[in-house]
Amino acid sequence: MLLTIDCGNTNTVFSIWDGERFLCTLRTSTEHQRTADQYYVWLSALLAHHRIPLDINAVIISSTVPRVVFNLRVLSDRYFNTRPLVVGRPECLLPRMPRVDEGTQVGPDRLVNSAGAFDRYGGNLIVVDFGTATTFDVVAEDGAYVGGVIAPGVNLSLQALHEAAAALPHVDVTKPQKVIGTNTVACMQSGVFWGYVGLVRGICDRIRGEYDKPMRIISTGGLAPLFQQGDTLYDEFDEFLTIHGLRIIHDYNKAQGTA
Ligand SMILES: Nc1ncnc2c1ncn2[C@@H]1O[C@H](COP(=O)(O)OP(=O)(O)O)[C@@H](O)[C@H]1O
Ligand SMILES: CC(C)(COP(=O)(O)O)[C@@H](O)C(=O)NCCC(=O)O
Ligand SMILES: [K+]
Repeated sequence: MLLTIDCGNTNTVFSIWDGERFLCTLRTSTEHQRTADQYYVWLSALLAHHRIPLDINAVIISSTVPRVVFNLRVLSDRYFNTRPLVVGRPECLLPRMPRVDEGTQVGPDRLVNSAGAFDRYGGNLIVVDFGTATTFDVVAEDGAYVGGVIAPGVNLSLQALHEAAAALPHVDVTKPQKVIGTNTVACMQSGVFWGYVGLVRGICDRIRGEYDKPMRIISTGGLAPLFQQGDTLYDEFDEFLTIHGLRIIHDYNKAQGTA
């Protein structure tokens, strides 16, 4: 079975692919201090709970946090006796190479999202991923990542307001009843919710204006459906886009003899 690991700046998602489907998806916070042994204890307990055998013979990792890769490599070597594929490393091939400025280290999550989205939806896409940062990835007709946009994430924006202004509390994002807030929390929620609806719509419109063909918009990330309630922002929401992309890249490397 294949273990896919998608490590973001906030959370790390482990999924198990049995050759036909993903059997489970497990989430833990991203902490670079966590050791291979700690990962293994956590993973084996949860797999036992889900009655999934631990016979992993392949591992693929995408990490936006370079420091965590070391311990995930040790996990893979020590407990599964396999060398992991690490997206973004030269030995991990991509179905399409990104076309960006020389020397740019594209976030591996964006390369993975592009590969997953191209496989599912074809080319000429905007992929919007609501993570720690909100990223917009442009996927060309041939499936290559050709650039995009990085915006501050939703929770990061709320946290920044709280940290920078003494009188502003910590609040969670939600769709407010009205635009005009009549208390502090409602005002903050309105600013972030409607501000974000405008941000997503505005950026997608401008990308479409710069791109020479019609594009579809695919969204992913737990917060994506919330913003669709404010306006029709995307054509599809795909919760499993990143793990699908990891599997596609793994299969590609297997076919090429590099995995
Ligand atoms: N379904 C959800 N509802 C509310 N908040 C969510 C949901 N999913 C993720 N988040 C929050 O969104 C932020 C980004 O999470 P995540 O997508 O895991 O980021 P990353 O991939 O960068 O680690 C985090 O603060 C997380 O707690
Ligand atoms: C933009 C990101 C921080 C998003 O990461 P995430 O929100 O998934 O943790 C990540 O893709 C990254 O570190 N990118 C490197 C720069 C780039 O993609 O051009
Ligand atoms: K992510």
